[in-house]
Order: sequence, then C-alpha cells, then structure tokens
Amino acid sequence: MTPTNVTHFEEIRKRVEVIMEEEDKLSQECKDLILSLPREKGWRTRYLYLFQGFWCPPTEIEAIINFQKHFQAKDSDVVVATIPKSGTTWLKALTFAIVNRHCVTPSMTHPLLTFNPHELVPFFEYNVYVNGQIPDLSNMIEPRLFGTHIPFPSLAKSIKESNSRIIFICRNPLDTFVSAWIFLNKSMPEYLPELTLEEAFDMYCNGIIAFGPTWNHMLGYWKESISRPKKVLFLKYEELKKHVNFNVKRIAEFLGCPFTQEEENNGVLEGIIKLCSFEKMKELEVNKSGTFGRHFEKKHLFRKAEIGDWVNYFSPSMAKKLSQIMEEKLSGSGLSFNVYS
Ligand SMILES: Nc1ncnc2c1ncn2[C@@H]1O[C@H](COP(=O)(O)OS(=O)(=O)O)[C@@H](OP(=O)(O)O)[C@H]1O
Repeated sequence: MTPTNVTHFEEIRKRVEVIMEEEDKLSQECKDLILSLPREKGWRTRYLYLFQGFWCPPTEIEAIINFQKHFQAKDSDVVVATIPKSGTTWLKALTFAIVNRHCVTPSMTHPLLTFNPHELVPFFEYNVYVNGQIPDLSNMIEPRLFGTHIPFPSLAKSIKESNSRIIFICRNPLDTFVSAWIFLNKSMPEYLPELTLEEAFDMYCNGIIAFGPTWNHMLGYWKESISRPKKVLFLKYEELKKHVNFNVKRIAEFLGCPFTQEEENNGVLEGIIKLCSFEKMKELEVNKSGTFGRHFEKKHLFRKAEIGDWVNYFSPSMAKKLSQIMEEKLSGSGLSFNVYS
C-alpha cells in the first residue's frame, strides 16, 4: 500500500468510526424503537431498519422523528426531494440558482462557486435535525430551501398541509443503483466488505436500499404530483438532461418566478444552466475535497453523469429483471420507467 493509500484508508476508517459513535449516541427512546423494527444488512450502515414503511439507517430515523415533530413549514419553503443518486446535487444547484438569481449581482462571486449545493440546500435528515438538535430555522432567508430523501408519506405534516412546494427528481433505477454502488465503494468502502455487486443488486430488487423501495418512493411523489400539481413537480433525470432549457424554465414557473423574455435574451437562463452543469461543478475547487451529509466525500458526487452507464456493470438478465420489477410495481399508476432509455 502506498503512503497516499494509507492516508486515504485512515481517513475512511475515522469517518466510519464517527458514524458508529453517532449510532451509539442515539437516544434511548430511539434505540428501543429500532430494536422493535425489522432489519436487514445495510449498504453503508450496519443495518437498515424498516421504519414507517421504508428502509432507513438508524441515525436518520432519529433525525426524521425530530423533523416530523418539530418542523414548521412556511408557504414559501421549497423542498428538493430525491431518491439518493438520482440528481440531488444538480437539482439543488439549479433550484438555488433559480430562486436566488435576483440577489446575485454581477460584481459578487456566485455562492455556487464557493459552496457545494449540499451546503446551500441542507438535508432535513443529514444536516438540520441531526444529533437530537431542534434548530431555530425561523430566521433563515426566504424562500428557505431544504433537501430530503424522505418518502412523501413521512414528510412533516406541515409540509403536506402548507403551500410549500416540492420538486422531486428520480432516475433510471439501474443508473441510480450503479451510481450508489460506485459512490459507496469509493467513499465508504469499509461498509461494503462482504457485499458483492450481485448481492447488492438483489437487495435493491427486493426494495432494500436506504429510503426504498425505490418504486414506493417514486410512487409517493408521483401520486401527489398528479393530485396536487401546484404542490409537487415530478422530474426525471434523463428528461432534465435531454431538455434542460425546457425543464429549468418549468422549475422556475413552478416556483412562481418564471424567466422573463428579457432574462432569456440576456443569457440569464443559459448562465444558470452552465453554472450548474456537471462539467462546471466537477471542476470547482470547493467540490474537489471535503465531506457532506453523512461524511461522504464531495468529490465522488461528480462521477460520469451519463445516461445508461449501467450497461458497463450489468448483465442483460439483471437489466431485464429490474425492468420487469419496475413495470410490475408501477403498473396502473401512469408512471413508467424504461431502464433502456
Ligand atoms: N451538475 C450535474 N449535472 C448532471 N449530473 C450530475 C451533476 N452533479 C452530479 N451529477 C450526477 O448525479 C449523480 C449523483 O447523484 P446525487 O447528486 O443524487 O447524489 S446524492 O444523493 O446527493 O449523494 C452522479 O451520477 P453518476 O455519475 O452516474 O454516478 C453524478 O455524476
């Protein structure tokens, strides 16, 4: 092992220890609850627990309970909701850039050039309600922007009942799986010691993935976007990538701040798209080092950003299997997900 590898390994070991300690520090109430829940081997934590109908790591369970008890939504709030590895970083960046475009003057450095999108749009479950904290969020600049991987039914009641808005994005589940698998292997390899790609894939097909089953997660937001289109905007990563201008304009309209013709003529829309692009974000110093969320490395957030990269990892039979599962689980909902597109 080279000295650089040793340092990297040491860093990862330390982060894993921190996570273990955080799990040990959970409140007794939460520990008791967790003991009563069905559990399966986790991908990046010792176990995932079946909590409120979805698979969840233990520290997130405590955070979600706190969030459900204490979060008071404002009508102006915007929540970026996603399945992990389906375009969260990108959508957070776009949302931040769209809603704050009138506050950023040409003479100032854009916050997205010096902060990672996860630092500008905090996750309820990883940043805001961690370690039993109940932060005072009333002084945050409005509109307040938050991120979450929590399924729709488990969002705080005040989000569902207020006029706050939710933008949801999901992605071809095979690419989502590959992105998650590679991200965790790179960022947290110690957590995947005995799990082969095939085993992880089988777990995924059985719905066992943080915040999954994936199909339930999609369906929760999908159904809400149909019944309350002003409340939930439902996006797909592939469509956002293929028709970025159209969809960025759609997001702005949904958020009540459409781009004017003048802004379009002056390159404001184009500028936002460029600023938030994979190529631009990947090259920023701020995104090359340091960690975010649950001690993940920022640099691994920007890998390939390609549609259909799964072909480099899966056999045709794996693709067929997941495709069939998705078809069956989504059948009758009006939502379809072609893994081949
Ligand atoms: N700006 C931008 N534009 C397009 N695509 C982007 C962007 N930033 C990140 N990515 C790609 O998104 C994948 C990471 O997903 P998430 O951002 O959801 O990860 S996380 O849940 O926040 O950890 C991951 O996909 P893969 O490359 O397929 O692994 C990233 O490369």
